[in-house]
Amino acid sequence: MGILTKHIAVLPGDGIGPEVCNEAVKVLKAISERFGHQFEFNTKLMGACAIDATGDPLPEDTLDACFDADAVLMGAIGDPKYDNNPGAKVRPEQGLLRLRKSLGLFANIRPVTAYDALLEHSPLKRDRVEGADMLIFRELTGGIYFGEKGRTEDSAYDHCTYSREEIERVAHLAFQAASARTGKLTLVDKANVLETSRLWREVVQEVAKGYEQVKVDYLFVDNAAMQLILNPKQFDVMLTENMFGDILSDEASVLAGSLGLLPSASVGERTALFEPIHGSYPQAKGKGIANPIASILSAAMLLEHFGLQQEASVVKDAVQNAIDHQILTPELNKESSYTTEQVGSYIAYCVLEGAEALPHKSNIEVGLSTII
Ligand SMILES: NC(=O)C1=CN([C@@H]2O[C@H](COP(=O)(O)OP(=O)(O)OC[C@H]3O[C@@H](n4cnc5c(N)ncnc54)[C@H](O)[C@@H]3O)[C@@H](O)[C@H]2O)C=CC1
Ligand SMILES: CC(C)CC(=O)C(=O)O
Ligand SMILES: [Mg+2]
Repeated sequence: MGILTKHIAVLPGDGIGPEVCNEAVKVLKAISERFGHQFEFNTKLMGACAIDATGDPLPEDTLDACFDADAVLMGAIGDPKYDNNPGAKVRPEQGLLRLRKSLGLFANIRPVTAYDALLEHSPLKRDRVEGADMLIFRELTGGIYFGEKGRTEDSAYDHCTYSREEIERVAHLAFQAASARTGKLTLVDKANVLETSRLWREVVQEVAKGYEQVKVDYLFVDNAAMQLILNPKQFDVMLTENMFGDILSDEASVLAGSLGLLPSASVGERTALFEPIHGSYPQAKGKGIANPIASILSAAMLLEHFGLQQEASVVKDAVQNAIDHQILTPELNKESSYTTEQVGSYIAYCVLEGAEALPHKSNIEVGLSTII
């Protein structure tokens, strides 16, 4: 792959979103410095900050910038002033859902890796978790989050609907991923109760006929939630609908060590979007304690999307180096922790110099204070 010029729309959002997004941009700048690519960043408002500025959580100007970009890098959105006000007519989350729908981002891919160096502090038993590595395919533009909603004084409803086509398109992507991995796919649903889940099973059984090399398992979501903690190594590719995938992936982050470690890629019909799976963690805003790794690994997924496999590997190696040397935010290392900015700088320095440059203490200190 030669030198590339790419336009990236950046939506930092609310809470810790801008802090973690900043570190991901820092790492992308280190990649462009080392490999010569031109990344042009176009930063726009989305979420509560956009409501404050314009009244709209997804202003037209932001959506246009996303349509025009080669990729979108997002932080996180959400603010307690809306979470604690059930009657609010406009909400930050509406902006995110509208963005996903407008870009046709029907597949959200969330890789989960148990990091060996973090298992010492894990609340889970080492022998259960060691080596766990899975890919969650969450359907992202259908289901209960997008169905008709309604409210009377004393009742409320959220409709869950899925079409055959919505299931088929995400299922094909999940089966392709399973074919390229260990050849195992688990469909998670609630087909004993939900009509939508029965349609999911029917469609997935049909799609499976085209992928004879893939072994398919079916699990009810309540059981899957338990199996994820009890026996996570049984999973390779997990395919599921929108809300189940949202919930199970937060749960799966315990296998990795923190919600601040899990990245995601959302792909579909138009520009792809890359964001950590976590939210705006408002309690941490401005404290420098948010883990930027989920955001940085989302940037690595963005590089893969551009076909820059080597560059993505350099970022992942740099993250691995930070984890191995315990250059971590406080939720992962209470005794001796680093700030969001230091972790990002260290990883950016590893990207620039090569991960192997850093094991010596003096280099670590230079890395922690590198500003790109
Ligand atoms: N994609 C998005 O922008 C999302 C937005 N949200 C919004 O975020 C706001 C807060 O929601 P919560 O339920 O509190 O979820 P959250 O994901 O923001 O935080 C939950 C907990 O996870 C941990 N955590 C999250 N990110 C972390 C990081 N980078 N480093 C270290 N620890 C981290 C913290 O312990 C935190 O209390 C809400 O307004 C919600 O709607 C929630 C999820 C996704
Ligand atoms: C607004 C929510 C649907 C966001 C969320 O929790 C997620 O995408 O993980
Ligand atoms: Mg979520």
